[in-house]
Amino acid sequence: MGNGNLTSIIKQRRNIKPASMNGKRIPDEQVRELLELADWAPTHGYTEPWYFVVFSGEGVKTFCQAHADIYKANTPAEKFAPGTYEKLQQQGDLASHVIAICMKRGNKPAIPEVEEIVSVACATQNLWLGATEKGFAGYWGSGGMTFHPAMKEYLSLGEADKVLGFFYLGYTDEQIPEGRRLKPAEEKFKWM
Ligand SMILES: Cc1cc2nc3c(=O)[nH]c(=O)nc-3n(C[C@H](O)[C@H](O)[C@H](O)COP(=O)(O)O)c2cc1C
Repeated sequence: MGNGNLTSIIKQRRNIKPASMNGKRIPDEQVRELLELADWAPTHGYTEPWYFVVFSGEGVKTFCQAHADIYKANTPAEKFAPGTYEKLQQQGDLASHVIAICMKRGNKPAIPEVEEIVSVACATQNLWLGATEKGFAGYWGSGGMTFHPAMKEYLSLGEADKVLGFFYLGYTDEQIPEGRRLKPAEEKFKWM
């Protein structure tokens, strides 16, 4: 890890669960460098629809507590699972930063929503590849209350905006798992 060859960085990038992180903190400055890479994503019409809310330091705990509380407040009592509450509350315990991946709809309604969403996905991939280059562990999670309107409200997003997931960032001491792809190439790439 850490050598700057784009092909190997793309292939080495893995989803590393926050439970596999080791609690060490990444300096905010290095996270800013990742955000700068995110900012170079392609975008239709210069809408630059990515909006990343960065939780750092004590902010990580604050976010995870809020995530758990949003779950509790929006789950009927008969469906509420204490285990899920605790999992959300503790999800960032070993992470360094949590970044809410959001799409902010700009003032160009002619650009279809799907284009704004894929643009944010490109920005997130930029960030993730940059993290891989720096030897950080990254995790894109869309579980918990990601898609609930209450999460949008917590992040002060508008109705047309979207939360696309949470990116957990940290260091790991564990071996990076081998990548695997399940579908054969011919199902995914068609040459004409
Ligand atoms: C939009 C999106 C949402 C994801 N949400 C989750 C998730 O909720 N939980 C999870 O374990 N992984 C999630 N992932 C990560 C994928 O599981 C992971 O990328 C996939 O297993 C392939 O592994 P790799 O990225 O290490 O190659 C998500 C990825 C994307 C792009």
